[in-house]
Amino acid sequence: MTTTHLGTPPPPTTRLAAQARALTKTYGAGSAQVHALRGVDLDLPAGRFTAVMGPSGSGKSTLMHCLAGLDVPTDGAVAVAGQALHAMDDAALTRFRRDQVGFVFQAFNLLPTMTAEQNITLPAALGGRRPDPELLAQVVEVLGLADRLGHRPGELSGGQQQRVAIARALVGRPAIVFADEPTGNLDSTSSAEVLGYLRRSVRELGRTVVMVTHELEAAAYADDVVVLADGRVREHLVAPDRARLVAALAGPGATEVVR
Ligand SMILES: Nc1ncnc2c1ncn2[C@@H]1O[C@H](COP(=O)(O)OP(=O)(O)OP(=O)(O)O)[C@@H](O)[C@H]1O
Repeated sequence: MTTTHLGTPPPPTTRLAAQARALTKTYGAGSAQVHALRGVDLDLPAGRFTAVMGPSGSGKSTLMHCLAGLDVPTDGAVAVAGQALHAMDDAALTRFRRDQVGFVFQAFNLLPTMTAEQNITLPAALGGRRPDPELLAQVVEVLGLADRLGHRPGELSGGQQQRVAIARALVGRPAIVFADEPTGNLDSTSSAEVLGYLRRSVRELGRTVVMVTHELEAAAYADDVVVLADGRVREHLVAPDRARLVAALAGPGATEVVR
């Protein structure tokens, strides 16, 4: 793995949002065995927007699920916000996901009968808590949802629905937000808008966002890009420019340039 410093250097950070060491995930057994992750070492700094890219089957979703405590690694270690996941039993993992992790999926997963505001505050309500009103107001403002709070999902555009889902993920003040192809269901205008808001969440609210994406245009909104290939980290690019990212995705020895 190489680390490349291009473009604007990031501010120095000592805090890590997530860390993986020799992370291995093998599915199945015998001839049906699949090595989804083959020893991933990764440090994800807090307060940055990181995209995870790589070919289909390279292990992006598996990595995200292991970091989020949704899947259990076969071997190796994961720590999020300084907490070691392998030491947790099921109840502790459930609490960890509730308190430390926010999720944004390709399908917005909003409840159709609830208003935007009720959807945003639902996870807290289910946990018997009220979200911090100041944080709620700040998140709503940063995501441009102030005049949409009383609307139901059916009365919102796709981009607005995804912004509600992002607000829901942020309002619990998670240590890290995982976004799995968050613009996969959106047209290019709404995608640009949602990606811009995700970036604002990092810049203005100081959150940490990790986004799996296939799209170069989406990755361009991120600060850093982790490129996976065949279950390993091929490169962890810090603030790459487009040419560097394209070269990393094409891989060593590639003769064709990805456009
Ligand atoms: N539950 C599972 N059982 C068996 N094999 C699995 C399972 N989940 C993933 N795999 C395999 O592990 C490998 C990595 O899958 P993963 O979904 O992490 O890749 P990906 O990079 O996210 O792919 P894509 O871009 O197509 O979503 C693939 O070969 C996949 O078929």
